[in-house]
Amino acid sequence: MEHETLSGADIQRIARRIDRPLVLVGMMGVGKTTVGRKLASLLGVPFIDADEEIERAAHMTIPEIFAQYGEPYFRDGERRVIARLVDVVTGRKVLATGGGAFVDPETRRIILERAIAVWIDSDVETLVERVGRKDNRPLLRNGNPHEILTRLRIERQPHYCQAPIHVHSGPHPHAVTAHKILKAIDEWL
Ligand SMILES: Nc1ncnc2c1ncn2[C@@H]1O[C@H](COP(=O)(O)OP(=O)(O)O)[C@@H](O)[C@H]1O
Ligand SMILES: O=C(O)C1=C[C@@H](OP(=O)(O)O)[C@@H](O)[C@H](O)C1
Ligand SMILES: [Mg+2]
Repeated sequence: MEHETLSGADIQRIARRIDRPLVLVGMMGVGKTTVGRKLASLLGVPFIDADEEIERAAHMTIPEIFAQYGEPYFRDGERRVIARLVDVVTGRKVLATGGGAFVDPETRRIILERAIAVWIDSDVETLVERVGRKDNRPLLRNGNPHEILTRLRIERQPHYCQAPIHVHSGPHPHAVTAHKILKAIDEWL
């Protein structure tokens, strides 16, 4: 069955085999933050959201960082924060990145070297519906979200597809995507 739920014993078995951080990459609104939190709780490991860490380090929200300093400054901070978070010494955890993080060559290199990257993808209609729930994404403020997401998804696809694990997030609850990720990791390991 495609959406079969894993048993607790299966999840524990998979958890024991994971020895590196799991890093979720993919478009904004696809559900990296929501699915990542669920995945971490299933695995019993810490969850970290890179965007939250950037906001904490800067004492500013992401829209404020973009408005005051611009995107290149945000990307510099994002690169530093992710390099610190994807640290082998601190081991098992789930890290949700912001949608642009994996596009940066240095950030991508660090993630591919030290972590297990999981690309979550959806169709653009689903992304538009999900980003519509919050107005905290500066890249969507100056234009039509459908057009912007369509363009970014095409531009970013060649980078995202370098992640070794790909999971499609369709119109099912976020817990289903978390279980799909665990099954994909189990097959890949
Ligand atoms: N199946 C689903 N998987 C993930 N998120 C979903 C799902 N269905 C609805 N959502 C909603 O879509 C939004 C996804 O946003 P978020 O997790 O912040 O994505 P990202 O971190 O990738 O930008 C949240 O408001 C979440 O509640
Ligand atoms: O795609 C992007 O470039 C961005 C995605 C956002 O994170 P989410 O993917 O969690 O929405 C956040 O990092 C910032 O607004 C930029
Ligand atoms: Mg997020």
